[in-house]
Amino acid sequence: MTIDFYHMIGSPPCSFVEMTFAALGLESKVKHHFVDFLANEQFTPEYLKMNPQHTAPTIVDDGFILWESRAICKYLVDKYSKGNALYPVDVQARAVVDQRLDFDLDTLYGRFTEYYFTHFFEGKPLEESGVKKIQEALGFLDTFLANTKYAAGSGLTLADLTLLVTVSVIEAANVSVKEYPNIVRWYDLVKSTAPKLAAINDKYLKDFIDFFDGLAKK
Ligand SMILES: N[C@@H](CCC(=O)N[C@@H](CS)C(=O)NCC(=O)O)C(=O)O
Repeated sequence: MTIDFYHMIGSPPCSFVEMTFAALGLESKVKHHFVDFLANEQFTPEYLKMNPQHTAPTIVDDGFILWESRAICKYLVDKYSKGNALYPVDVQARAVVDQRLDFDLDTLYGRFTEYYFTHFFEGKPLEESGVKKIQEALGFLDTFLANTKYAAGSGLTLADLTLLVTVSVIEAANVSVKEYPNIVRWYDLVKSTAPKLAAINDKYLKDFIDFFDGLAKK
């Protein structure tokens, strides 16, 4: 059994999926396919046939094709480790994880991409108003974390993994998180709870930083 994993260099959502593979002990089943988006490899007819939205991460699991990192990670837990606390089966516990995942997609990471990626890929200026929106979202996360040890309750879940990725790229873009005491406490906690997963993210983060440093010098 092989899970084909289409990934891009330094990609935050690919980091989240790669961490989930490791958290579930699936590494030996994963076949990596590097997609060079600078060479437009996501626009080849073969790739578009598989994923018309031309994004990575995309997985193909025994013929089943799926993209969108959060959907992929939820699928992986349900398919390969049903009942795993990373994505709880209890309806309300799961709903809180889903809320945090959606908060990340739409608000925290969403605002970050609007600020950072539109600058590098669409030539828009790095606006102070964009930083303010990210800071507001960090404030929301800090408030959530005032009431829970981890992002969605008393234990590590998929929400912690995606939020770890997002907070790390926000810091890499020189938006400080030090002013948010609950985020600082949680960030250290997640890294010490899951050092192997944090190391995977560090590798992606290094590539992310190198990539954008390279673009900034152009
Ligand atoms: N919401 C998606 C975002 C996927 C995404 O935009 N990935 C980027 C790489 S980080 C990509 O594929 N860019 C190339 C393109 O859109 O053509 C997810 O979480 O998987």
